Parts: sequence; structure tokens; C-alpha cells
Amino acid sequence: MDVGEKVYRQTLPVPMYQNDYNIWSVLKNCIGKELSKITMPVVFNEPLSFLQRIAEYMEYSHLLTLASEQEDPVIRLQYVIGFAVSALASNWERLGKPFNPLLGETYELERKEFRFICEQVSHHPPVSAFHAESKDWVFHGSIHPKLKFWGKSVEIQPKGVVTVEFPKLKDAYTWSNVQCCVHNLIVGKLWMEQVGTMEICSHASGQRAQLTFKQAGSNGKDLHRVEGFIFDKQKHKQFFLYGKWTEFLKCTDNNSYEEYLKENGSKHHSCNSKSSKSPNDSPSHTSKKVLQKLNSLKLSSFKSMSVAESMDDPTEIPEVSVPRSDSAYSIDIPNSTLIWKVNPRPQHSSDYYQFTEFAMSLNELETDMEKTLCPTDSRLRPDIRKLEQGDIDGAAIEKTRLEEKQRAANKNMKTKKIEWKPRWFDQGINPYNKQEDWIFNGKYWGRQYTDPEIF
Ligand SMILES: CC(C)CCC[C@@H](C)[C@H]1CC[C@H]2[C@@H]3CC=C4C[C@@H](O)CC[C@]4(C)[C@H]3CC[C@]12C
Repeated sequence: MDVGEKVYRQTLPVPMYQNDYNIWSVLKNCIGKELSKITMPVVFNEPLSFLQRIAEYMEYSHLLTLASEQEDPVIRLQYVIGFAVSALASNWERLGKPFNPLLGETYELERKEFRFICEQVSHHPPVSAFHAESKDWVFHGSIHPKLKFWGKSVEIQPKGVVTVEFPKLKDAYTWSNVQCCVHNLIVGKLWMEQVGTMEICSHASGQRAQLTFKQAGSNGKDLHRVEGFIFDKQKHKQFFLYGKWTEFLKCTDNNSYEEYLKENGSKHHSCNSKSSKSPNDSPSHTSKKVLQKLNSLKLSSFKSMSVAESMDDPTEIPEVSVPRSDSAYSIDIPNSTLIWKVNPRPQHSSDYYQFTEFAMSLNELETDMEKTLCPTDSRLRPDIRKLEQGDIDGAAIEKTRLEEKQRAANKNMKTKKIEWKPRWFDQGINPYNKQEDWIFNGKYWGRQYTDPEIF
């Protein structure tokens, strides 16, 4: 470490309260609701706001700096892909629910390499917009998490676009996030996977990468696995990428990969046209046994779920168990380079909501920070602070108070016909892929806040 480099907190004030409540007893009342309307008892929460959770994308931001230093656009693209995959790593085993951000809530993070700001720009539907910048790159986007219940599992689709720009290089990349599935809502131990296809486009070079986040599969052998290709402008496969979003990402040229396939064909034959189709075209089906259980729970709001469509799928793993990844299956293809590797979790992580070291630091009120912090910053939320300190009852009281305060404020605005306007982002169109997006207005760091009182 450099002398004088800032040290951030590496743990929380107290270990978490270990609850053994059944999540289904709460969730059965939430079927069909959107994420911002799901209120769960605070014991299911982790002491972070969803805005802080988005800031966790930044843990491996050095990959963007590395990318900005590359002259070869295809190597640059490799690092951008590494960054996109690395941004998901902190989700591994994180099954606590982050706090729903209040409308107008903000979260800033200033680190040596970058500064980051996130704002809750809409409450119904919930949309969070973020913008990070360093001297070499800009990373921004908006996220609207959409929830879909499938009975024993829930699928969360983080709608929205993310963009990386290298202004000096006049280069830009966009992609959208894959889906996140949480399993075993009714019985068994919760577990999570990221599934779907991620397409990363380089708008300057016309190159494109397609990555498949695989479903664990019937024997769990593909648990957390990511695979895909970089295509050149003529749509020829140029590089093969492989790894796990929880561990690492490697890259090799397509010739080495094909050579490897010829020699090891039967052992490793994924990522053909069949599996590169989104594995999530058919979300997990609900088996008869589970259906019976659901019926016995007499769910009134059950109509909104499509559970009856395909009742038993014999190929499916029983969802009550957590699949184990077959690490022996880890492949190492000749001429590979390691693009990204995960930081190990702190030893005490399981007593602290499975947080990474980076996550542990996010709610820290650093010395003198209060003097400059925007009054709507997540760090100043009393419910999150109380949970972090182990005061479950206090956190619950504060959480209810804040939610009621927000409801009253919304009602008040409605009667006065005032429309909420986010302070730091404007609704606009993404210049690269023309999708709807939220654009940073640049004013936050001037620190002239005209803050609404939300806490
Ligand atoms: C059972 C249900 C209702 C509770 C699940 C709560 C947790 C596990 C859910 C709720 C919202 C989810 C997040 C919503 C959006 C994103 C952005 C995406 O880029 C990575 C995954 C991530 C960060 C999800 C991780 C899992 C998540 C935090």
C-alpha cells in the first residue's frame, strides 16, 4: 500500500442477527408486486440501500483504467467485458434484501481512482440512475429491477442500459444486465444464479461480444459459468471467453479454442448454438409437489402467477438443494490470459451478510464526511444505520417511519399537482443505442444541494 493511502473500514460494528424466519411466509403476500412495493421485515434486509449495492459495480474499476490504456481495441474490449462480469461477483451468496431507496435518495462514493453518484430518480416504477467518472473513463447507467415470481423462485430483471465511455479515445461500449434468479423461496436454502445473454457492443470498432450466463443445469456442472465469443465486424468469432462470474474470466483466441475442442471434444462442448441461446427462455417450472404446497397455503393473489403452465419438468434439479459446482470441470485452454479474478471474501464475511471487503466500507461515515455529504445520502438513513448496529427493533421502527413519511410526501405532491424532478439526472436517450436512459447533469459535485427532507 502507498504511504498515506486511505484505509477503509473492513468490518461492520456488530455481526448480523442470524434469523431463521421463513421467507415464504412474507413473500406469499407479495406475489405480483414490484420490488419497491415489497416490504419485508427488516431481518431479511442487509444494512445497505440498493443504491449502495449498485456502487458495488465499482469494485473492479481498475479494469476500466486498464482498458483505457490499451491501444488495440479488441484487448480494450476484453477488459471492458472483464469489468462487466466482475461487477456481478459481489452478488455471490448475498441473499439479504437491500433497502428500497427513497425517492430522491442519493449515494456518493469518492475513491482514489473515481467518483460515483447514484440517485433514485423514480419510485414507481423504481429506477436508480448512476454516473461514475475517472480521468480516463466514464461509466453510467440506469437500473429498473423488475420482479417475476415463479412460485418457488423469483426472477429479477435489471432493466436498463449501462455504458462505458473513453472520451480521449472516442470509444464507447454498452450492454444490459442479465437476470438474477433466487431459488428455494418455499423450502430449502436460498441460492442465486445469474442467467441470460449479455451483449457488449463496441460502438467505435463495431466489434461485439456475446456472453452466456448459464443455468446451473441438472447436475450443477454449469453453476455460475459464463462463456462467449468476441466477434469481429464481419461477425467472425475472434476470441473465446470463459469463466465464472463468482471467480474469474479468461480469454483465448478462437483457433486455440477450436484446437482444444478437437482434442477434448466430448468433455467440453458447450457454447454451441444450442446453449448460446438464452437459458432463461423457459424459467424454472413449478413441480406438482410445490404446487400442492402452494395450494395448501391458500394464496389469494396467486392468479398473477403462471404456475400451472408446465407443471413437471423431469430434467429439473430439485430446487430444495443448492447445486454444487464441479470445480474439476474448470477448464484451462492453451494460450489463455486471465482478464479478471475475484478478490477473496474476508474470513468473517458469513457473519456479516456475506459482504465483500468493498461492501463493508460502503456505509462508513468517514471523518468529516458529514460536513460535505448531501443530506439525502444513504449513509444518513437511520434505519440502515440501526440495522448495521444490530438494533433490529429500532431499524424496523425507522423503516416504517421513513416509508410513511414518503407516502405522505407523495400524497402531498399529488394533491398539489407537483411532479417530482430528480436533481442530478435528466431523462433522455442513450446516444449509442438510442434506448431510454437517465443522463447525469454534472451538477452534483458542485455540492450546492437544495435537498428535500426525506429522512
Ligand atoms: C426473495 C426476494 C424477494 C428477495 C431477494 C432480495 C435480493 C437477493 C435481490 C433483490 C434485488 C436484487 C438485485 C436487483 C438488481 C441487480 C442488478 C444486477 O446488475 C445484479 C444483481 C442485482 C444487484 C440484484 C441482486 C439480488 C437482489 C439484491
